[in-house]
Amino acid sequence: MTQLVLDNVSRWYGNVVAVNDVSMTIGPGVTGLLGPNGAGKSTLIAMMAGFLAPSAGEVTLGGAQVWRNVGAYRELGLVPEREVSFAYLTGRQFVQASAELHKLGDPRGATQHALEEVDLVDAADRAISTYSKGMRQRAKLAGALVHDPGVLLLDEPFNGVDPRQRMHLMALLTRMGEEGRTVLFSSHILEEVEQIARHVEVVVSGRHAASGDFGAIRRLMTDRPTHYTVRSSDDRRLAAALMGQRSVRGVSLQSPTGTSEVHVEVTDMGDFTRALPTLARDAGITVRELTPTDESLESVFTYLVQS
Ligand SMILES: Nc1ncnc2c1ncn2[C@@H]1O[C@H](COP(=O)(O)OP(=O)(O)OP(=O)(O)O)[C@@H](O)[C@H]1O
Repeated sequence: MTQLVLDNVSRWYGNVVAVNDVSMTIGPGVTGLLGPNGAGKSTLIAMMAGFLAPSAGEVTLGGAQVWRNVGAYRELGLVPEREVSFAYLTGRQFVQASAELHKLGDPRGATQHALEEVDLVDAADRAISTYSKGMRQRAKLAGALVHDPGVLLLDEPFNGVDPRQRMHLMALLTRMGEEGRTVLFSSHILEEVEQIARHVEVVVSGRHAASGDFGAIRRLMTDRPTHYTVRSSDDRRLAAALMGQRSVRGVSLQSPTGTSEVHVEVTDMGDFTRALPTLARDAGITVRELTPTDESLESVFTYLVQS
């Protein structure tokens, strides 16, 4: 009942194709839906949650179509990206409204339980307008969890959340996954996904670009030409030594701000980052800084869709 299946799903808005023929299966545990802004993540999540009808294809949960299926809504919890619009309510009132909409037998008890789950009991009787971003996310999560759904969908849950709250939220999602729920969250940040997702689905420009465990996705993203900037105690000698490396395609000495640095183009990131410390040590050079210069997710995605 907790397996979401997307079967050749597309969604267009007028002549904008937001999601283009996507098929994927999301099962128990934590899945990261990774993609740059505008990739179609929110549209996909809205279709998975039964809030939006696919223009073509279908989304099923446990074999039953999600769209306009009240039974499926009882199994699904959605944490949307937008803020809760009734910020004058207290956290408790907001969560209880959700419990009542679900017509739960004991809405007060379920509300208390959900607030405990997200660790928001202490602030539960304050207006949401006084909450931090992380607390608002937890209030939304409690609202989505109150009916104890088997599937939890979260749209960019870590956006704007401070590091401590982010860790808290990550631990919470990990626990939900370990409890056997199907947890899917979207993100455009690789490191976020890496930390908690057991499985990753990548979407780019509305298309399904890759799927697999994080190692596989990471390899797909790292086995590509990459550029680094290196600063060291002897850049000229380091540049000469780097030229002898198998994984190095090009080296240039630059001095953009008066201080020198080496720009390196490598064909295999893993090989290069393993080789560099040994090479520098053998040459008696101290590496002071190593910075990837095209690590932005946009460049990774561009590479993925081209390949
Ligand atoms: N209601 C709408 N009407 C018209 N176009 C839309 C609508 N909703 C989304 N789009 C377009 O569909 C594409 C996918 O948008 P979507 O919000 O699903 O992407 P996303 O990956 O969630 O992006 P972001 O991270 O920026 O929210 C974009 O080109 C967007 O402009």
